[in-house]
Order: sequence, then C-alpha cells, then structure tokens
Amino acid sequence: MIIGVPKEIKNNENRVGLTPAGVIELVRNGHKVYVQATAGEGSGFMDEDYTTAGASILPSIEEVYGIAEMIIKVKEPIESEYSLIKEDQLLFTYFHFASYEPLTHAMIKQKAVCLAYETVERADRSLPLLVPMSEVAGRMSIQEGAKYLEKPLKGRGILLGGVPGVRPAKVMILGGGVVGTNAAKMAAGMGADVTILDTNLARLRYLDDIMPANVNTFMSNEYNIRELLPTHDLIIGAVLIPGAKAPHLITRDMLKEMRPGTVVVDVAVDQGGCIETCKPTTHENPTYIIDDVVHYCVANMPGAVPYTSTLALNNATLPYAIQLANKGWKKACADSNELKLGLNIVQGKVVYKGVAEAFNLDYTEVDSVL
Ligand SMILES: NC(=O)C1=CN([C@@H]2O[C@H](COP(=O)(O)OP(=O)(O)OC[C@H]3O[C@@H](n4cnc5c(N)ncnc54)[C@H](O)[C@@H]3O)[C@@H](O)[C@H]2O)C=CC1
Ligand SMILES: CC(=O)C(=O)O
Ligand SMILES: [Mg+2]
Repeated sequence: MIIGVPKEIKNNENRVGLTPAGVIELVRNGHKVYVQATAGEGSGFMDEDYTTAGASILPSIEEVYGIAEMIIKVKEPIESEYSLIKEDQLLFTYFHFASYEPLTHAMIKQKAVCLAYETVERADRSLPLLVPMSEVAGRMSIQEGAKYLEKPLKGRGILLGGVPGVRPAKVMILGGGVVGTNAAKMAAGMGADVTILDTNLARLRYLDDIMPANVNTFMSNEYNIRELLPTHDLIIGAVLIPGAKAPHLITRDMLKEMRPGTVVVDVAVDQGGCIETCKPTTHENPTYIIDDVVHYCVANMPGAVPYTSTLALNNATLPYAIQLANKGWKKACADSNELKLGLNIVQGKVVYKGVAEAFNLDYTEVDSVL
C-alpha cells in the first residue's frame, strides 16, 4: 500500500503520525511510505532519518495527499486540507467528529474512509489509541493548572502543594478514567488535596484502592459538584462518553460559585468540553477568563510535548497501521472488531452512532459498508 504522512498544520502541533521506526516496519511489510518534508522535525526526526528508514520525502502536502492510499497523521484535517482528501482514501488519525460539525460534513462530502483513533475500542471497552495521549494530557493538565494558578497568569496565587504550616490547593477532577487518573497521580505527588468524581462506582472503588491518602473519591452528580466548587482551586474536566459530545457538568451559572482565580483545565474540550463555557483554544493563546475563572481549553495538549507524545502515540498506532496496510481497511476491519469500531464515516456514510446523533444525520450500520 502507498502510505502518506503529512506535516501537521494545527496551531503548535509538533507531533507526527509516523516515526522512522514505524517506517522501517511498514517498509519491511512491503509498503511504500511518503513523508512530507520536515514533518518530523518538531518531534526530533529529520528528513534524513526517514530516508534512512526507507521512506521518500515529498516537498508539499498536496503531493502527499495526492499519492497516498492511506494517510497516517495525528490531528483531524484542518479546513485547508479538506479539498486534498480523495474519494476512498483511508485517513487514520484523531477526528473528534462530535465536537465539530463542519469537519463531519466535509468528510462526508470527500467520501473518504475515516478511521478515528479515539473510537478504536477493545472488548474490555478501553480505547487503545486514546490512552497514550490521555496519559500525556492528564499529566500535563496539572502542570498547566499549577502554572495558571500563579497570580501573574491571573490565577488565585496558590501553590498546589502548599508549604509546612499552609494548606495545599484543592484539585477537583471530573472523570476518573485515563486522563483523570493521570491527573490525580500528578496532583497527589505534588501534595495537593485531590477529589476525583465519576459516575462509575466500580471505578471509584478501584481508584480508592490504588490512590494515595490525599486523593478522595466522590460520586459525580450536580449536587456534589455544586458542593465542591466554592472551595476548589483547580478543576480538571476529564469525562468521556466515547464518540459522543461531552455532557456539560459545570454550567455557566455555576461559575459564580467559584472563587476569583479558580482555574479550569477542560481536557475534554476535544469532545466539546464538560464545562459549558469551554471553547477550544490553542497553545499560542491557551486561556481566557469568564466571571474571573481562568479557562484553559487546548484541544491538542500533547502537541506541546512532541518528544514524548509522538513516541507514545506510535507505540499504540503502529500495530493497527500495519494491519490496515497489509489487509486493506475492509478486511482489516472485518477481521478486527477493535478497528471496525474506529470507522466513523465511510464513503459518505456516517457509521458511528455518536456522530450521527450529535448532528441528527442518517446512521448506517457499519457492517453494511464492509
Ligand atoms: N485536550 C487534549 O489534548 C486531549 C483530550 N483528551 C480527551 O480527554 C477526555 C477523557 O479521556 P479519557 O480519560 O481517555 O477517557 P476515559 O474513557 O478513560 O475516562 C472517562 C471517564 O469519564 C467518566 N464519566 C462519564 N460521564 C461522567 C459524568 N457525568 N461525571 C463524571 N465522570 C463521568 C467515565 O465513567 C470514565 O471513567 C476525552 O474527551 C479525550 O478525548 C485526551 C487526550 C488529549
Ligand atoms: C486525543 C487528542 O485529541 C490529542 O492527542 O490531541
Ligand atoms: Mg484515599
């Protein structure tokens, strides 16, 4: 198969879809890989590293989309890429369709095969291609939150861990999945007083077992959220209903209940955000303030630490990319339920329920397109 790796063009997105190590594996399996010039630079991989691995370098993004049967990238296509996408071309990347209607319509129109990293799902309901980036974003959420709590950055001016004789900050984490667990570990390690909320009681039991003593669990419901808001300094949004729009657990009116300088880091922004006042921001301009509450809503947080993120992402995506290249998307998805669940839009048809429901579009059973 002919595989193309374009350079990411989202703001401050320094990750790349494929490493030279991945190129070696795909070439060994008989495939041809084309990488756009400088695509890997932000992650520390030079064009020579790719050619040594067996890839060919193409100077422009148009040539990469033009030649490839499968595109491997990181973030969803940006408006300027839409028209480059060809009918039947396989796109293996994050899409987060439910949070952005124009992207959904564009991919329907281009009649591409959109296999979304974030909905590839194992039998145990885990999301193997979201996990590594959720680990990164969860850990980063505390580092960013701690920074924006500083007074010059408009935060409350409180140190997460406190000091002897002064209480630590209080951190509230909405959603105790991968992002939430990684955020809790970091916040707890820094000495904060941490509360994780989730609707899944079994998950809360598990977290209670494994977390240190400065982490407590709490059932997620409106009453409990309202109770915590006036006393918490840093709030992390980390809920997920796979493939669907995130529920708004903190509504606009609740901002009044928070103290000035409270920081919210809504990691779930890529699925629409779990804080009603959340709108996507960029690494260049990561925060804005509403009702004295600092909002950090960067939709590609791992893009800022590409040395870690590109490797972590490739560790997870490569085995699936090899299956897709070796068998073609139809057979690979017919053989693997995990990959089949990654199909969101196929040749103009929406085959993922959460996406169809988000925008009231016709839904087609995925098996009928295989
Ligand atoms: N902004 C960014 O750069 C990144 C964003 N993400 C996003 O972070 C979000 C979370 O991802 P993961 O932790 O991997 O998901 P996950 O599936 O591991 O965890 C989600 C948790 O939310 C819980 N939940 C669902 N409804 C809830 C409610 N009403 N109240 C409290 N908890 C609730 C679930 O029970 C589950 O434990 C996703 O939207 C993901 O796409 C992930 C990586 C990077
Ligand atoms: C998961 C995601 O959206 C990201 O890593 O950018
Ligand atoms: Mg405990």
